[in-house]
Amino acid sequence: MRRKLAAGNWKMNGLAAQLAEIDALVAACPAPGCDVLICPPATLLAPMAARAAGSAVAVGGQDCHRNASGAHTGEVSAEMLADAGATAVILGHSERRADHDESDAAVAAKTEAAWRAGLLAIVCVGETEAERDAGQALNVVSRQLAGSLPEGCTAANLVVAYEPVWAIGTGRTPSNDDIAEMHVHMRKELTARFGEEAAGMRLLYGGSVKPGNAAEIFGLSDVDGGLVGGASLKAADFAGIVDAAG
Ligand SMILES: O=C(CO)COP(=O)(O)O
Repeated sequence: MRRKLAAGNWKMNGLAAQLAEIDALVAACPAPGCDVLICPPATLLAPMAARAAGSAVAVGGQDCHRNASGAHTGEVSAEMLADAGATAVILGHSERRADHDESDAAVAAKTEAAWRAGLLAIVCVGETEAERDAGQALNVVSRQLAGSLPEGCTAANLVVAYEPVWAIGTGRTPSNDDIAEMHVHMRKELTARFGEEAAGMRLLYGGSVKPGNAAEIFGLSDVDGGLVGGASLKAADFAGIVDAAG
């Protein structure tokens, strides 16, 4: 039985004042029925981890460099994330693939870096609207999985997040049938490559998840929780999503 995961991605949002939301989330989720993770901007990682210490809320990064240290101005390594209290890191988000030209190979290298630092890697995949309209959604995701996942993926070190690019921040979501079809497809692809281990891997859906649609989406075949953007910024909203996953 896979334990569901409710993961929040704050993206480039959050100043110190918003740490109060973590106190509220910790208070609202004393014994959640799923794993709970918030990925704040790097500047808030250490103070957020300190506030969440001893609670059911874990914290994670939103990206990491492939190297552990060195002359890479402006970058943050997986080791630094772990040192700041992170236990997980989001990798290959479509915003990074688009804004920073991250290739599948770059995401695979970052995944190995995350493991080197002992972090859970949450690897994102998902098609654009043009690709879905062209009937290519399953193929695109297959290609991204093949290129972005290194050898050695296990249920303990990998989570895959399916985030259709056109559903992110738009209020639009695929149909339930389309979400289930993609998740079943991903499980099949992962099983072909990683064998029995794939049965335990968590597959998240992301893109306009809200308290009002979370329970329905999390109930679909092979959906093991969500990766949530906008609705993770307010503890009251995210607590509703945690409840839906639990
Ligand atoms: O990109 C996302 C999470 O990584 C989804 O964002 P929204 O939940 O704001 O659509």
